[in-house]
Amino acid sequence: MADKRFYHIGFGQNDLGSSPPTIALLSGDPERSHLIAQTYLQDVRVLSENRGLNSYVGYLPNGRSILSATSGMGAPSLSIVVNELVQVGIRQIIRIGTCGSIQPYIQVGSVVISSAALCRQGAAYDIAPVEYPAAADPFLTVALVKAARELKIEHYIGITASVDTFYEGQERTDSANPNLMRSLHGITEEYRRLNILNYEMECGTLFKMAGVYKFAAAAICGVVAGRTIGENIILEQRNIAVKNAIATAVNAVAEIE
Ligand SMILES: O=P(O)(O)O[C@H]1O[C@H](CO)[C@@H](O)[C@H]1O
Ligand SMILES: O=c1cc[nH]c(=O)[nH]1
Repeated sequence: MADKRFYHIGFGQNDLGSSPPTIALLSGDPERSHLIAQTYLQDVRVLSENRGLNSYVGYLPNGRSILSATSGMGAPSLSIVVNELVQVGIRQIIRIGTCGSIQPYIQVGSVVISSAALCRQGAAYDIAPVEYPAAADPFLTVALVKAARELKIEHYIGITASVDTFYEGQERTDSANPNLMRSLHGITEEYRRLNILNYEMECGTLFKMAGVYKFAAAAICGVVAGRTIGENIILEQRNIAVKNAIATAVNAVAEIE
């Protein structure tokens, strides 16, 4: 089993070295996983770049071994990666993502730490009943909040809407689809009134998987779109939002047991 190399992530337990990591920082974007490894980890080794699911292992200055891995976009891809990461021994996962804010007071460039998710995701139906809670691990979440406070990064804590599509599911009309279904018209305003903070596409399924598989999961997303203003990604502030999310997560894992 230990010498098994997993088909999608492209590595196995034996590739993780003599002090294998039990914690993973999981990014949607392979460039982000690379940036984390390059900027924050020492003695980094590339584990795999299979299918763009890039994974790196390295050490924090305090000697803690960390995996920086890639989920790809959306819950189906994330579910495959997370299943295989758990099989190689990962027990704590922090998603470092990007998101669109749906509350007027949450500015682009800040970060959202998800306490739970409204999970409108098809992949999650294969894992648990629809009513199954999608809740973040409280200890990892508090560690993220503490780190954001210490770094003085503008942060918000609350419920995230995790959906399967970037365009239709997030009520974007500036897209190739000329027909946004009636059921989706007004959904963002409804979520806003339900005190949901943001849209993204993975953490609902991640949190349900954590409950079922018995690992700990949390999520922090840099805000790259302000959906009370428009539909577009604000490129000028995207890098700062991502940097803020990464710095918070790395500082949090340095303090986690
Ligand atoms: O930046 P990542 O982590 O990919 O997260 C967000 O960005 C993608 C859409 O642009 C989706 O995966 C969404 O959840
Ligand atoms: O608006 C956004 C921005 C990033 N990711 C999303 O899923 N939505």
